[in-house]
Amino acid sequence: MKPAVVLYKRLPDNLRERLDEHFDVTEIESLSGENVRKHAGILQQAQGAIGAGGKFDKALLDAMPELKAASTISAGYDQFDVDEMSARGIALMHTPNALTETVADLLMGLVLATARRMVESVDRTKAGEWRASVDSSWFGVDVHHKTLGVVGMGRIGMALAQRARLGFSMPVLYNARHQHAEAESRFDAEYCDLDTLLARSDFVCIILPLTEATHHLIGREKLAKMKPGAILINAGRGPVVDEAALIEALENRTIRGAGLDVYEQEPLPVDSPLLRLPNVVALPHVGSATDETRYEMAATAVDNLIAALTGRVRENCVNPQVIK
Ligand SMILES: NC(=O)C1=CN([C@@H]2O[C@H](COP(=O)(O)OP(=O)(O)OC[C@H]3O[C@@H](n4cnc5c(N)ncnc54)[C@H](OP(=O)(O)O)[C@@H]3O)[C@@H](O)[C@H]2O)C=CC1
Ligand SMILES: O=CC(=O)O
Repeated sequence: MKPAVVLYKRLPDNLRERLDEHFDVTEIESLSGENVRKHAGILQQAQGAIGAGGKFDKALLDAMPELKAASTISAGYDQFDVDEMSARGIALMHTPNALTETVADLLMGLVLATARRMVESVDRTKAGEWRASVDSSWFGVDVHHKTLGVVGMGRIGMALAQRARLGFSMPVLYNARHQHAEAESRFDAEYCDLDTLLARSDFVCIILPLTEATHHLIGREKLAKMKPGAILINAGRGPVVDEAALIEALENRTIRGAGLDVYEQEPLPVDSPLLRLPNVVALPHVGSATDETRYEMAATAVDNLIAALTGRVRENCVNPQVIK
């Protein structure tokens, strides 16, 4: 008998077929509370789970007593209680390498769009405001040769540093838990404590995971350390930045602007002040959202689940200690 697997996100047909070859798959729409109650019998039997967006807390794990592996179609895994999963011997698989370059492209895009006020300019052009050659009310600021501070020099941070240093001749500062010799030798990146990075950067790009240590890492006090006229970019996780403090800094113009892909609450409520601030470029969490990368992530997640449930894990496991 094939292992029972719950699929909670629609897959391209060929990947669904690959999953079906190995498992007895039941697809459900999502892991919302309502769906968890509705599909209790299916979850009770499932040995594997694959999808994106579910919150794997103790309550859900209790509802899935046979679970041996979960495969998330994402790099981040803050929605999983990893300690609890490890204690129960459940492997957690993720898709970090599939999206690195694509997310770095988007980060660089947010730097450019925010500095050059692209969204505002498009809006004004569409509103018929371009009636003569533009005056200084349309001007942005340069990106090339400005200082970029990367907070989180992991896979994506490195790919961003490459773009900034080699493509835009930007001096790169960085902060992480450890120093990264490769970033220093390839991109002349300079390790700084966070306060120094904030004080010296023209662009502060946050690409951190959400953990207890990073929650609200950037609050009122840290925002006050940024250069006047600097721009904050966040594509890591929303709660790394205290959003109320960010809104205050943007309204008071103590920083020039923000480029955001992630928020404390997602989807971002339509009445969020962030959506009415002209100096904010607000994207709907699309860091990895290209045809190629979303396919690659889904394919990787399918392979990850097959590897985890057949005992052949070689990579992409968050808690490899549970693999026997
Ligand atoms: N917007 C989007 O669509 C996407 C967002 N993401 C988010 O980006 C995050 C990063 O991805 P990725 O680069 O692949 O992850 P990595 O694990 O490769 O890198 C994480 C980096 O964060 C650093 N870090 C972790 N905790 C701290 C801390 N407390 N203080 C300072 N630095 C810290 C690490 O430091 P060190 O190197 O010293 O260990 C590392 O440099 C993901 O966890 C996810 O949340 C990912 C993909 C898409
Ligand atoms: O935010 C997206 C991810 O893959 O993590």
